[in-house]
Amino acid sequence: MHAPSIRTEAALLDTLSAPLLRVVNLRKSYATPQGALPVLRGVDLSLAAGETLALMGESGSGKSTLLHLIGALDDADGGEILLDGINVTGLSEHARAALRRETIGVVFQQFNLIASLTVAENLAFQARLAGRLDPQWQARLTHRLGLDDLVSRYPEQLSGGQQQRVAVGRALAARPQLLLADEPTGNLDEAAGDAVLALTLELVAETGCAFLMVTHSARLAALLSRRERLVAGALATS
Ligand SMILES: Nc1ncnc2c1ncn2[C@@H]1O[C@H](COP(=O)(O)OP(=O)(O)OP(=O)(O)O)[C@@H](O)[C@H]1O
Repeated sequence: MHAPSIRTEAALLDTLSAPLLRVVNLRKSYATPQGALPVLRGVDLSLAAGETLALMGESGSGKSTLLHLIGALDDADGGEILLDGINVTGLSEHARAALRRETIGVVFQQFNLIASLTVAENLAFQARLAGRLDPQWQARLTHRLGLDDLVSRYPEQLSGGQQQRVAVGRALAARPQLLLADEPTGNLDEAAGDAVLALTLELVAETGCAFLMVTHSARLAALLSRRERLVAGALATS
């Protein structure tokens, strides 16, 4: 057997120290009746596994747009998004769907649970799609999220806070490398929102995934390890 060359070792070390997510000079405009509206004008961002980042900025500054691009839910006009070494911007729709299933978890402000499925079925949904159904992990998540007595209920029979805890569990049941959340507490009162975020941060730390959360709340942003602000289409550390 040959000893690995210095070049190979260097490449390996590079991979090991590379951030999970790297966004380079990302650009996005929307077509409007008044002409192109440039929203992202060259966004650069790195996020390591285990890091938690709050994305802030004024209403309309492009936070959801950036989150959707990183989540492979929309196309950029230019720049790159590298997720675990894969260039998301260059992927086919088929490959992007696989990435959304297997690598990324998303939690939305509106919960987005499947109304016809029970809590237990909602929790299993994404993990099943990702081919990572793990009954032990799901049971642990159910317990940690305080959902043990609610597994047979349907979403409409839950409070907002309970629904969002199911949404967090559904995303984490698939063991994503990156969890994205777009104002996950925006529809909840302060106590319910704080409880959801505290549980999310505990479980994110336990799984070691990276977490990127859009929020308007400086108070909630302070609970995460880093904060960035979108200003005039680019990021400024705040
Ligand atoms: N599909 C679209 N077509 C045209 N313009 C859009 C579209 N989606 C978003 N925009 C515009 O792009 C800008 C950024 O929107 P985005 O939703 O990303 O902002 P945001 O920072 O998340 O705002 P908020 O904090 O209010 O949720 C806004 O001016 C918005 O009106």
